[in-house]
Amino acid sequence: MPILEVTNLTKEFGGLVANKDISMTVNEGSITAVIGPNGAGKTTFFNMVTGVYKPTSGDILLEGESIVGLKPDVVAKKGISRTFQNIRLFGEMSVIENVLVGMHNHLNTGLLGILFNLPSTKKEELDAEQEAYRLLEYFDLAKLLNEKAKNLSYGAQRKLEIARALATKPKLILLDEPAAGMNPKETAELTSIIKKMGEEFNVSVLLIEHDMKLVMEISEHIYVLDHGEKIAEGNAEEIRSNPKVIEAYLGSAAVQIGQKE
Ligand SMILES: Nc1ncnc2c1ncn2[C@@H]1O[C@H](COP(=O)(O)OP(=O)(O)OP(=O)(O)O)[C@@H](O)[C@H]1O
Repeated sequence: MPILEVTNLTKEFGGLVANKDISMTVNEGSITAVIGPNGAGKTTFFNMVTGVYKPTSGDILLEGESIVGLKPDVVAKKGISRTFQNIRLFGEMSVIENVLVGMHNHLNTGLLGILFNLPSTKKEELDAEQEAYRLLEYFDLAKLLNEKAKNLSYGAQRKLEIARALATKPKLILLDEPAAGMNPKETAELTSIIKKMGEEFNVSVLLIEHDMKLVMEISEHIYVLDHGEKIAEGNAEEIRSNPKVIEAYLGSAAVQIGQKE
């Protein structure tokens, strides 16, 4: 069953067509990738799915229900969470606080509960802390839980961003270039983290990534965008050998294919 179904999605900025007639499906429990050269329209696509941009036309269904026109916070509450190309952590807050902030989305505690320190608030806080700890353990960040986020290595910050996005208990998580700036060892670790994430946290994954080794290793289905249009889709083998994709993207020097190791 599809968790996400997008049909004929178009986004125009003045005269520029950033996405043209894009249709794609993300199956429940799957890892799906969106690849393509810089400026192809990948982030614009994510921004539409998360409610940041309203599509010019087309539909976006989450579990069969249209989410077009909903504000980003409503989309998040419905179960789509994301990370960004540029890291957006609270640098002065600790690692675990960053995750707890992510959880705030689905905690029931109101302001009164916090002000009067009600027992139900305490219980909820404790549960949240335990859950946050479990997330940090999964990402191998538990030993850094009291460290300020800004003091973490770049690779660890990227992992913390994903942990925070998972803290909202999403049905679908969108990762925008999760391996950007990581060294090969960090990328390899991240690859296996994402691969197992679906089962561990009951989440479907849609990712944008330029590291083709990562993409080909873990994606069940891959969509290729170029100049705002979908030029191909298929599994890793089909995409790797597609002449259109090689010409538009895979043949270019900008693509990382894992030769750094
Ligand atoms: N808010 C905006 N206003 C005007 N043009 C925009 C806006 N957002 C994106 N664009 C344009 O839409 C096109 C697609 O950009 P987008 O950022 O979606 O590409 P991308 O595939 O994510 O690229 P990259 O891999 O570099 O992140 C670009 O030409 C970009 O300049």
